[in-house]
Amino acid sequence: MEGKSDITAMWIKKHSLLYTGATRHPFILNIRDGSIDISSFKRWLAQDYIFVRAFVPFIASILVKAWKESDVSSDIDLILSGMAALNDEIAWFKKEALKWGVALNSVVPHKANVDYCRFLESLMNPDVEYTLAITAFWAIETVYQESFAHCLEDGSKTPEELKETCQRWGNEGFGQYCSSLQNITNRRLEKASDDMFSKAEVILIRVLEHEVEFWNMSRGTI
Ligand SMILES: Cc1ncc(CN)c(N)n1
Repeated sequence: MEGKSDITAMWIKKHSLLYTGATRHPFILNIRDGSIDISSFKRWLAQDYIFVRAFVPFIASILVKAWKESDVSSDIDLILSGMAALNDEIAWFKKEALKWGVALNSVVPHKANVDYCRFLESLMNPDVEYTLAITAFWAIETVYQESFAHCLEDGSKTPEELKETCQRWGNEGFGQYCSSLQNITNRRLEKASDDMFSKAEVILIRVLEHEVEFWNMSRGTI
C-alpha cells in the first residue's frame, strides 16, 4: 500500500515513462501478443544467463552489506532466499538452453550486457552503502516481475512454450519477494540522508535504463 513512507512508489510515478519503458518493452509485449521472434528469445536467454551469473556475486555483496549495516536480521533471510533461488535459476537456464539448442559456453556478451554487469560490479564495492545496493536489487528484480507477470495476465497470447519462462518471474511468490525487497528499500530510504536519497534515485534510473538496453539488445535493435 502506498503511504507517506512509500518512497519507491513515489519514484516509480515520477519516472513512469522510463519505468513503463522497462516493464512494458516491445520484447515483452511481443511475448504477450504471441508475435515474439524465437531468435530474439534465444538471444535473451543466452545473454541473461551471463547476467545471472554476474548477479550471484552482486547478491553476495549485498548479503555482506546487510550483515554489516542492517539492524533488522530478517533482511539477511530474504537476501539469502534470493541467493538460493538463483541457484535454481542457473540450473533452469541450462535446461532451457538445451531445449532451445543454445550453447551457453560459447556466448559472447553483448555491450549492453557488459555495461550492465559493470554497473553491478561498481555496486559491489565495499564503499557502496547497503541502502544504495538494495535499491538496485529491488529495482532489478521488480522489472522482471512486472514484465513477465504482464505476459500471464488475462487476455495475453503468450506462446505455450514460453509460459514457463514467464512463470519463473511472473509468479505470485516472486511478486511477494519483490514487495519484501521494496519494503526494505523504503525502510532504508526513510532514514537516508539527502545525499544518499539522491544517489539512490539515480541508481533506480540507471537500473531502468540498463533494463531497457538489455531488452533492446535481446530484440536485436542494437
Ligand atoms: C537483465 C535482468 N534483469 C533482472 C533479472 C532478474 N533477476 C534478470 N535475470 N536479468
